[in-house]
Amino acid sequence: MTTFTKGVTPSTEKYDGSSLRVLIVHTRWNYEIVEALVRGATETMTSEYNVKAENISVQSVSGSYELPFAAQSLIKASKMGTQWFNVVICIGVLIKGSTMHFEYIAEAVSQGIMRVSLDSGVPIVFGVLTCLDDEQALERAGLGNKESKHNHGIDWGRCAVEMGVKNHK
Ligand SMILES: O=c1[nH]c(NC[C@H](O)[C@H](O)[C@H](O)CO)c([N+](=O)[O-])c(=O)[nH]1
Repeated sequence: MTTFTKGVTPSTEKYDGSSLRVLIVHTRWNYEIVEALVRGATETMTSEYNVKAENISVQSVSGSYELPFAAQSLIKASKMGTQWFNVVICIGVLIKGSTMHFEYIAEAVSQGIMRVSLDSGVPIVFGVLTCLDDEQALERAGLGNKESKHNHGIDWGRCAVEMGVKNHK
């Protein structure tokens, strides 16, 4: 059986993030999991790519459904000022319940984030976990009990620096 590297292979480029301005918008739903993802992204950007902590703005919203609007309004507000963002990371955790709520939110949020990114010209990293149970969410924030646990926030931080540097005008 052929084996392959599951998940993203980091770029070999040594991106310099020292002049990047990053916005992280995260939810307060499933907060302990979200907090671990935010930490993974932030620590990766500062330690691996020299992004300055003072250049990372962090804002929170109630739930994932609010992420696209918050990203849109914060990008718009920043463009009015001198400091606008090179890249945005939207972070949330959706966990399937016993109704269809999960499906509707997941679809709306992914479409909404893509639309805001293309309309604004600012890359937005899709950092919303869409999990079928608690264990899946914990694992993907590096908090589970399984060996396979991995904090996806790390991948999102790397992706943000790559997209931010490429978008840096
Ligand atoms: O971020 C989440 N929001 C959730 N719902 C709230 C939603 O995102 C909005 O905040 C709410 O509908 C108000 O607009 C979730 N669930 O319902 O399960 C969830 O798992 N994660």
